[in-house]
Amino acid sequence: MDKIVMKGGTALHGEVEVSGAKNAALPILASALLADGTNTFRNVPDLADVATMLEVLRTMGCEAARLTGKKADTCEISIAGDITPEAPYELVKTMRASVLVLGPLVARFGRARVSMPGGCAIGARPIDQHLKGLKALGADIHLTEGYVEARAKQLKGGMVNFDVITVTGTENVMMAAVLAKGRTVMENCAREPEVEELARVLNKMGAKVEGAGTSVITIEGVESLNPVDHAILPDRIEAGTLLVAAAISGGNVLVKHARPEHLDAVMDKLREAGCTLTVEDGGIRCKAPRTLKSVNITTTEHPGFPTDMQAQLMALMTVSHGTSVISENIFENRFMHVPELHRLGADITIQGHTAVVKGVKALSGAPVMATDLRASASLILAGLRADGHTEVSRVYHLDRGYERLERKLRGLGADIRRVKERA
Ligand SMILES: CC(=O)N[C@H]1[C@@H](OP(=O)(O)OP(=O)(O)OC[C@H]2O[C@@H](n3ccc(=O)[nH]c3=O)[C@H](O)[C@@H]2O)O[C@H](CO)[C@@H](O)[C@@H]1O
Ligand SMILES: C=C(OP(=O)(O)O)C(=O)O
Repeated sequence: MDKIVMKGGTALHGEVEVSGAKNAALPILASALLADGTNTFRNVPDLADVATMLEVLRTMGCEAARLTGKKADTCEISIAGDITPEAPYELVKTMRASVLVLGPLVARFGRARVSMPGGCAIGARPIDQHLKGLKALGADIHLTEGYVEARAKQLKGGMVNFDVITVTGTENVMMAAVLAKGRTVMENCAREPEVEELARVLNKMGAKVEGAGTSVITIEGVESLNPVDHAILPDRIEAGTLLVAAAISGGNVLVKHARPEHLDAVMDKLREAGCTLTVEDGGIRCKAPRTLKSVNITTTEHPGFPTDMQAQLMALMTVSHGTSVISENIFENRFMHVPELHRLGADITIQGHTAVVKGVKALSGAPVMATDLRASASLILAGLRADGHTEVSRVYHLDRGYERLERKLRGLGADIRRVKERA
């Protein structure tokens, strides 16, 4: 097992590039099941979760591989022969997003058997809304032995009104509806840029999806789809994490490929905290102030402040002047980083789904443990600022969603490296 070993105190300077978005790549790779022929996806981040999705597709009988050399950012996926429309527990348990194959499988092959994902460190994470949507399109759904079994000879367009706004739920039902007979209207949809990006890919394949990026998506089903060549959009959460790295270290960094239109809520909070943010050619620059100010944060669905940036902003608030109130409204257990931030000297009190962070003068390096993906980013950010050495273990969480983060930070001057931990 690897760990990250770092020494805080260096202000980061320079330029860094954002990779492709994990949360766009995962549904888009699953969408390859909808078309025959070879799908080519570029700017696909090299992440453990992407490797898992490729493995899920291979297990079902697809050819799915990352190219090498200069094309190492490219994945090619094609359906080679018969498909076994099943996603096994062994893979789904390592990555919840594997459930994204459910919609495409039932739409294209008339049946799917996918392990129920269950919860994870950040919360319960049910998929009832995915199933409600598929049922509205005529799928027969059964839960047996920990698996969802879905069947439909031919899905039919229908009316889906989500009770809860769900990102992967919207994506799953959208991928089913593109091959359903007739018109589907989905209401109360997630408006995240990754949903819009998936719709862009589906439309390139020949689907008729309108309204993605708003809360109502309308889909006219088509008989078949064609393979595509598509470059995945940049990762707004990685971009946000790098902007916070500049801010917390007292630095000045240009985050290249960061898209301001996807980062409004995060940029607003960083400005409120005193950072100077400028949109430059092809990216966003963050210049830290002399003294950071505390700001309050409430996570909500896009375009609100993203839950996937809550842990990182909390790290920033631990060293900001004043008191910050952070409310987590999406996941019930997304404060796992708090006890670890305490180990670095942070002053944080949790009251239900709210954390009250009192800024301290200094953090002090310590061994800490990553508990989930964004928690690990938060600990690394705190480690950039902490006096002395910080060691972050269980970085397999980090590797799910960040492409070589320690290398990117080292390129900006951070004293950080990855070492092999003895088993
Ligand atoms: C691979 C991917 O894109 N993951 C993102 C996606 O996760 P994911 O799509 O799993 O998260 P959801 O948007 O579905 O969850 C939002 C809320 O809805 C609830 N819910 C969800 C589905 C359902 O059927 N029933 C239900 O009650 C959840 O418990 C949660 O409280 O969106 C989250 C919220 O922006 C992000 O943190 C994740 O990074
Ligand atoms: C929670 C996340 O991912 P997932 O939905 O795959 O667990 C995340 O990207 O922060």
